[in-house]
Amino acid sequence: MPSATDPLKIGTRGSPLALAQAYETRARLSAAHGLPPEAFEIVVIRTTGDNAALIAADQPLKALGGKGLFTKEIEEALVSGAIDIAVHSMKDMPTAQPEGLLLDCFLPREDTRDAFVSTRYASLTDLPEGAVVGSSSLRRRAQLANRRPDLKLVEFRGNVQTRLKKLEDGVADATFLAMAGLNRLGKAEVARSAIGPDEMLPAVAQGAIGIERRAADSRCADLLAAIHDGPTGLRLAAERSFLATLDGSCETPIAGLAEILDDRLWLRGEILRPDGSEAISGEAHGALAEGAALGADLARRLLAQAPKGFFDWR
Ligand SMILES: NCc1[nH]cc(CCC(=O)O)c1CC(=O)O
Repeated sequence: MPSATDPLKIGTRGSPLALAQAYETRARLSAAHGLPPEAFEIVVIRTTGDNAALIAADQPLKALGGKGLFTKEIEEALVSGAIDIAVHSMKDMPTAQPEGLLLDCFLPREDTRDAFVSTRYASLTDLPEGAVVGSSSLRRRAQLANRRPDLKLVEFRGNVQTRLKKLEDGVADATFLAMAGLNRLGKAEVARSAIGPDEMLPAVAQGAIGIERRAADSRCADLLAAIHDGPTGLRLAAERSFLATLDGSCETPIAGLAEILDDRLWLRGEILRPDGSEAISGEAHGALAEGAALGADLARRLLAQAPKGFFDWR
């Protein structure tokens, strides 16, 4: 068992949201095992994605290195033994982990919806024709362009405070953030309204925290088993299989959400052209334990409907 003199090292990025997620993980671990918080040490790791100079350029993340932008250095620290476990926003995680690492512990999922954020308007439908929306998320941009081709899209990046300041400065009339992030930061009031999945299906794994470890580390396996949330794991299996089969990542115009209904999985998915000119969506139902097959099947079904050239962004 970890102790104050031999603490378990929890690796995380240093952003306010990442830290909140690491503290939540520590609180759950210490409660589940009756250990003092000092038995867990939070180790902040700087990733390429945290490079302020790159991010400030308001470039699409895809241009900055794509997959693994926020995870590479953290996974290296896991492999080297500098940390014992790593806490991640599952939305940002590539669908496959490096050799020797395992991602099979998930905390109970937060709100999966996107939040509509604006100083002037209450909801997406309230936005007048031609309004300016800030977002750097390929998925949100494509969905918005698809639903509301009249809106003007601008790149928008930064933490919650930065984005709110930009709204106040009139850089955009509205933006979108994950409800989960706002809730975890204690900033739920920032959301003017929540956007339901029928209006805009969220990103795969949105609102879920995953904890990664070395596959061979049985001590961590036991410690993490006590805080794993089964239903979240089953839902993510379906969503991430959907994404993996589409060869997507967190920065592709793909949306997916699995829910549990009457003890069965209900998976909805959507793929879009980046400019929003076309969207293909579908759903599938299956047994709780068959998420991986369900996700792959739905992905193949949507791919089969996609005209040639649909995936030019890949
Ligand atoms: N890509 C950034 C990112 N990764 C996870 C979250 C929010 C928390 C979550 O979805 O779990 C966010 C910010 C956002 O989309 O507003």
